[in-house]
Amino acid sequence: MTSNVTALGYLVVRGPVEEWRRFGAEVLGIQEVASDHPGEAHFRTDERAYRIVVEDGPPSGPMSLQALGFETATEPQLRKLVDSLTAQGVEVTEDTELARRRKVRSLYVFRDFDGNRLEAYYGQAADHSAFVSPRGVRFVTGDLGVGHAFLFSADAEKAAAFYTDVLGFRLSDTIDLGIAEGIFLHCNPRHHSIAVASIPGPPPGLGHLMLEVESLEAVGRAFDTVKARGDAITMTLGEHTNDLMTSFYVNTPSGFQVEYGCNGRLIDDEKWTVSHYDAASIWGHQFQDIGAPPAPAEAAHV
Ligand SMILES: Cc1ccc(O)c(O)c1CC[C@@H]1C(=O)CC[C@]2(C)C(=O)CC[C@@H]12
Ligand SMILES: [Fe+2]
Repeated sequence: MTSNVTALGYLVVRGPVEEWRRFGAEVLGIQEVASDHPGEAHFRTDERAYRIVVEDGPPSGPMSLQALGFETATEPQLRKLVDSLTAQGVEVTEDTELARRRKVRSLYVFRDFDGNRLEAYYGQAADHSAFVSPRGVRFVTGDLGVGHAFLFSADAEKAAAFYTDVLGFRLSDTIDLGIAEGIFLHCNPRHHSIAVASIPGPPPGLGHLMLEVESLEAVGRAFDTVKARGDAITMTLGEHTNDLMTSFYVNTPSGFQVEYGCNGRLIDDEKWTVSHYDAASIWGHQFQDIGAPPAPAEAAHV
């Protein structure tokens, strides 16, 4: 089965923009660019006009997620996706005003099983000016998209079924995480663009965003910066069993985490077989309890 969605193209989150400016530049090495909208910070990780949008507001943990942007290849592909969503009973709305604001040619809004707001689009603006990382790092993006999103779900099986049956994602593998089962899904060679798990405690929403950089050196330097700044590390350096990514997890000003990693493996659908793993990591990734994320009361999860 071919997927109509080709990549997780962008994320829109809510958080304190001033803190994000420093965090983005100093820790992540993402480049802030001018935004046409006051109270909205735009960050680049490659040639695209933006990959991460931060809407100014209080941190609200997993509820900080405002939208996941899913890319389709062409206008006909986008139409095909919208037709199949409609045929499957998903309510889809075109938003031409938002398309302008998101700098895409055409955009449709719908929701996943947990109510996360999804935006399917084609034709995101690319910027002719060079991407310049304030940390001098290079991100692994291109056809693989911005990275991956790990979603907390009220029912991981049903959440995963939405992404596979409705959006055409393929199962990469599953992991027994002890507290829950993690389900990992791909829509391009990146091992997973979406992962879901029914972790007891947090409300549905964004657990973490993974950003992949080109070298272990870049991961190590970011780790040192996090230590020096005193940001909360939620998982120490380690290597995952399934995607072989070497990474650490740092808390963001929004209360969800960024997984900052390198060396992720790629999937060739012709040769891939699904595995079930008995642990999250080969080594490291020691969990650090930083307490519950901020209460969702203030969240703008509409
Ligand atoms: C297991 C795993 C494989 C690949 C990944 O990219 C990935 O983020 C994970 C999840 C890591 C992590 C975990 O295993 C324990 C439960 C955790 C801490 C969460 O609650 C979110 C991330 C989860
Ligand atoms: Fe991850």
